Amino acid sequence: MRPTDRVFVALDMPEIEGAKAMAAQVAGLVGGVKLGLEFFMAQGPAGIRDVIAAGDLPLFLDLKLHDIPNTVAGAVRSVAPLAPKFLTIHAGGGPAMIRAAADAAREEAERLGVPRMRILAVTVLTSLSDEDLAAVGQAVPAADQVRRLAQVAHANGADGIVCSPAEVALLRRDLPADFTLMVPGIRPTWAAANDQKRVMGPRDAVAAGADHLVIGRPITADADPAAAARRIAEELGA
Ligand SMILES: O=C(O)c1cc(=O)[nH]c(=O)n1[C@@H]1O[C@H](COP(=O)(O)O)[C@@H](O)[C@H]1O
Repeated sequence: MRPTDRVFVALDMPEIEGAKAMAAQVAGLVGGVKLGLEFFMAQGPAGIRDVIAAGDLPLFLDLKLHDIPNTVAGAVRSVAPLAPKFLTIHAGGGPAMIRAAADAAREEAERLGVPRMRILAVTVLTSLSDEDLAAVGQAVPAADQVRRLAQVAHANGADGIVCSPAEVALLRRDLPADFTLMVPGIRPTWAAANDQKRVMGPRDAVAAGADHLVIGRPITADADPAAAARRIAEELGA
């Protein structure tokens, strides 16, 4: 994989023109775009199609689905025509929900004749600390909870997980090489942490075993997003 292919830029914004302009600025410097809840709630599937058609970059659709298995399977079928490369669900939805998402992704891709989306299970959000976990009744270190959820995700047909860079090295030892580790919470030394708590620089995250890096504000909030994306690509060895 080329260093630039590792990076998915998070287009966390509500407007189509803004998302398209940002995608155009970083094209060639990143491997794909991530469109998530902020954009999807405002623009829906039609907006997603619009951005993708304009930029021709692989799509990571980050909807973090979390519901009963039947409902999640239906949601997966509903977004299958968008043919995202990756789609997120929450690992905390449990074994049957993860299995339902993976089965729906496979079956619907076959039915529609489109490439199968890869299901990524979000483990413990990178904005949560051990204290935050304790506050919601999960009084175990974040790394232990991530490891547990990663095993559940793998055992039930997910193609990979989303985790913080802090857990990557540990997980890489347990999981097969083709199980995708998608890693947000990436902060170059020159960028602000914002609301992220379990963070690491891009080069260190890849060295630890991350397959892909999700990077939003260090690129999109920079006065010169293309320069920021180029700087990150260079840090990754491009
Ligand atoms: O699923 C995700 O992508 C995700 C999971 C997670 O645990 N933490 C996390 O930050 N993300 C997403 O990754 C992106 C990070 O953006 P920045 O903090 O601006 O780099 C956001 O779009 C988040 O929604």
